[in-house]
Amino acid sequence: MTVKSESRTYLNYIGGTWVPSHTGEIEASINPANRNDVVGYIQNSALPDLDGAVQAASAAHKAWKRLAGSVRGDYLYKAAAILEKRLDEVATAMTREMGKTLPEAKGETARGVAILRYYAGEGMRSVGDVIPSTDSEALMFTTRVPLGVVGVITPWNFPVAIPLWKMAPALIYGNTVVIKPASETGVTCALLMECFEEAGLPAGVVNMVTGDGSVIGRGIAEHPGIQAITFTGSNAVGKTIGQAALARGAKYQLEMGGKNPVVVAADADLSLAVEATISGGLRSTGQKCTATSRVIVHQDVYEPFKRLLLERIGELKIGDGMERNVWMGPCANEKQHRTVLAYIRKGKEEGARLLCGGEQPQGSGYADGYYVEPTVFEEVTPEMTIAREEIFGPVLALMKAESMEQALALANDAEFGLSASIFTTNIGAMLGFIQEMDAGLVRINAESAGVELQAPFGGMKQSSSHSREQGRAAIEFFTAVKTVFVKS
Ligand SMILES: NC(=O)C1=CN([C@@H]2O[C@H](COP(=O)(O)OP(=O)(O)OC[C@H]3O[C@@H](n4cnc5c(N)ncnc54)[C@H](O)[C@@H]3O)[C@@H](O)[C@H]2O)C=CC1
Ligand SMILES: O=C(O)CCC(=O)C(=O)O
Repeated sequence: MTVKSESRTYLNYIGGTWVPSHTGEIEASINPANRNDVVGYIQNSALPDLDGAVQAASAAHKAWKRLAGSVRGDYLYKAAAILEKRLDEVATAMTREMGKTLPEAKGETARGVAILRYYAGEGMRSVGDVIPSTDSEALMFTTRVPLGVVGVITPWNFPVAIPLWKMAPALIYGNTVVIKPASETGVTCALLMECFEEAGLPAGVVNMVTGDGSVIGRGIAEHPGIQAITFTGSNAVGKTIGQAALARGAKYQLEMGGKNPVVVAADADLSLAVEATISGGLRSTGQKCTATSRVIVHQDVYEPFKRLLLERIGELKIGDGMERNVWMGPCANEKQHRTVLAYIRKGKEEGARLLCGGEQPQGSGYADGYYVEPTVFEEVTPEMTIAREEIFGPVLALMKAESMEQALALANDAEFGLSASIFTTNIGAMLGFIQEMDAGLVRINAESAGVELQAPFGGMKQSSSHSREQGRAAIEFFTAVKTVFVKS
């Protein structure tokens, strides 16, 4: 049992200063690889703290939106350089707070740097069109204006990438921000705020308030001083945020769950499909909204695929993500650990056949962490809970298909529609999948997870509020279009 001694207390970041919560309460951010390791303490805030942050963001908005886009971009370039310099420190905090392996955390932090740079460049790109007017002497064009104060509510699974892919576009288009990160990763978010502070962003342009989702998150959804809310997290919470925002006429954007399928056709490159299933399903301990969850395999290659999959999974090393050679870390927190184990129990009770895993691994290195073995079920039928609900853990459900038509029907038989992939060498099967698959991300011969920051990201069906994040698509959410008609 190693317990780190330095446990810094992180304050809220409001109006350019670090301030304690009015409550005087703090809460520990725990390392899921070793629950005795306190990564840091964050503020357990109350509504007056949120009010202060919204006031600071409102006060800063007028001057921020008047800056040239290129000037706002310069601040983001500076923040990117600082984050890059502090990459190891931020990645280490991430691994200790939520358990993903250090190489994954470093990769995500580098992605955060790239996101900041991408949106910094947006400050120099066009924001509208000239539209021919029916009046030949008039000039008609569109421009875009910021929304005001944007509330950002983020989960723990991508503690750098998700906050940045929401905050960077919000900022570059002239909005100011109040962020409430998941408490599990409040320390990592505080480090991001330090990068913005060091970059010299004017006071109040970015603000962070940590605390309970049902208090601060809900407070953001209901706050009259917040004009738009962008959220990533569970379906249940997302829906309540959407309802609260709609009720008061605020703009909202929700990115929620997935139940992502991979289809393996009879002509697939099986070793490629196996590697992608493992990476897509088990990296980050399956805690990605894009994670592969259902594996639908053509009956002709089912047995060799299964054999290879189990063989490769048997080689994966589970442990503390800070340790070299560890491939998969723990679940991010106690609640998630309980949830995953409950889904595994449900799978067994409902008659799925457990092929491997299913337990907390045994041994002294695992006793204090929230570990779950990589788990594979077969004989999973579409009505079983593990085929329908998002598990957010290292659990794969194998389903056998007699034909590609049946495989596609199974793939589409879900209330979510975020990401889906197919492994095939047949161009007709690829095109059919692209056409027929109800998912916001369709991937051919590639794993279901993994998004590129310059491309639109979002889901169909229950996976999102039907908007798109990232890339140039972000401009649609973070700005309003103004149509201008000019006549001399
Ligand atoms: N789409 C995704 O990337 C994610 C999906 N999830 C799903 O959600 C499940 C539960 O994970 P949680 O951490 O409990 O997710 P969650 O949806 O409760 O938390 C996400 C964010 O919302 C905040 N929040 C919680 N209750 C709120 C409320 N009433 N109003 C406003 N904000 C609120 C949280 O504090 C956090 O910042 C996971 O098992 C997984 O299935 C979780 C995290 C990310
Ligand atoms: O797959 C990715 O890189 C992003 C996944 C994601 O957005 C999420 O899990 O919330």
